[in-house]
Amino acid sequence: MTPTHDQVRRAPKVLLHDHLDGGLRPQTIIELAADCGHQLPDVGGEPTAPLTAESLGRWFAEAADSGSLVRYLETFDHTVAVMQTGPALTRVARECVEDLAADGVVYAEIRYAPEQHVGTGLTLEEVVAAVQEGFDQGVAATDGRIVVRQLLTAMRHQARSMEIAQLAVAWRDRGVAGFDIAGAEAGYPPTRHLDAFEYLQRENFHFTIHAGEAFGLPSIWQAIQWCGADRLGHGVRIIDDITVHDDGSVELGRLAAYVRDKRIPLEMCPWSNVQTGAAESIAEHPIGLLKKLRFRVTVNTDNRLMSQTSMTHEMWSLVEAFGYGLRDLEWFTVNAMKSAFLPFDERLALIQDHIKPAYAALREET
Ligand SMILES: O=c1[nH]cnc2c1ncn2[C@H]1C[C@H](O)[C@@H](CO)O1
Ligand SMILES: [Zn+2]
Repeated sequence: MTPTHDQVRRAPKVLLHDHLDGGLRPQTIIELAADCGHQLPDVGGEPTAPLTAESLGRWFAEAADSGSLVRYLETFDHTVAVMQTGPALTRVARECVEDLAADGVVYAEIRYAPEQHVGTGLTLEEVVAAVQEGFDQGVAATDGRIVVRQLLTAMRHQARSMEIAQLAVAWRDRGVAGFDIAGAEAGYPPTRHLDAFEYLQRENFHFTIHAGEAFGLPSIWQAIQWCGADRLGHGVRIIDDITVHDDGSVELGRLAAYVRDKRIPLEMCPWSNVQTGAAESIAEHPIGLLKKLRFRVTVNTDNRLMSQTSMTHEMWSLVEAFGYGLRDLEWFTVNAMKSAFLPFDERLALIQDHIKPAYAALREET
């Protein structure tokens, strides 16, 4: 049975891949830009027309809708610019939690790059503390309906990954659950940050790597086999190692087989991939085949502002494109919860006590 849009919204959802600086409310950007004197982009229209949350939101979506990861990433200049003080970071983090809880998200790992928020003198420590303060406020405001953890990202074209990895480990018992690298993929392979990944492995810490989004199999191979990534950010290009024959039979190459055999989670972000050109459309997105082949697929938002999306919108788009039912959405959700950087007993409790009973109750409605 096809769920209704309202059921998808009420269904518990788990989000592993969402950027803090890609999810601001447009109105908040306008207010924070006024506070810090940041010049927002010319969004077009009448020269004298005031900038509105709606026109700014549209500008982000259109500018990001470029077919190129590099151009997509340029839009972050305007969000990062208004996130340079403790109060601004706390506000953005609090609103992020409120928005996710309202969307039915019960567990979220939110990532951002601390090194991008030290432009007006904050220390890396102060950045992480300000974000954690916002997350704590957001969780309290939603009566604990959501559990949230930070992932600290290092920018792959910069050279601060070891420092950020050490920062993440220092905060491991205070709200930081993992580490990541992000930014333009072509020209910046994961092995550029091998020392940071080796350090994290020695610390028994968790990390994911953006790989196989704008660049193909060599990036995925390095992320897993050289760097030891626990999960893949996107990983959508693993499809290049899968052959579908005319008779419908499917052949996995050695890397694709390894990813599936080892149950390596794929943090798929369908709408983001359509915007950056990694997929033609939702209906043609490799998630359909990868799910059929039982890869460990999860569904994510990446950047809610740039893609004008939410977990409900991503899930609903998959329902429309592939005819998924509540059991499929539950499968994605349990996959994500199993893949979270949270201790095993806490993951299990969320699955058994929360996610499964809620999906069973939703199925009863139909
Ligand atoms: O999808 C993405 N691929 C690579 N890098 C990304 C993506 N979305 C956001 N980023 C970058 C831009 C942000 O400023 C940074 C930290 O969140 O991560
Ligand atoms: Zn991302």
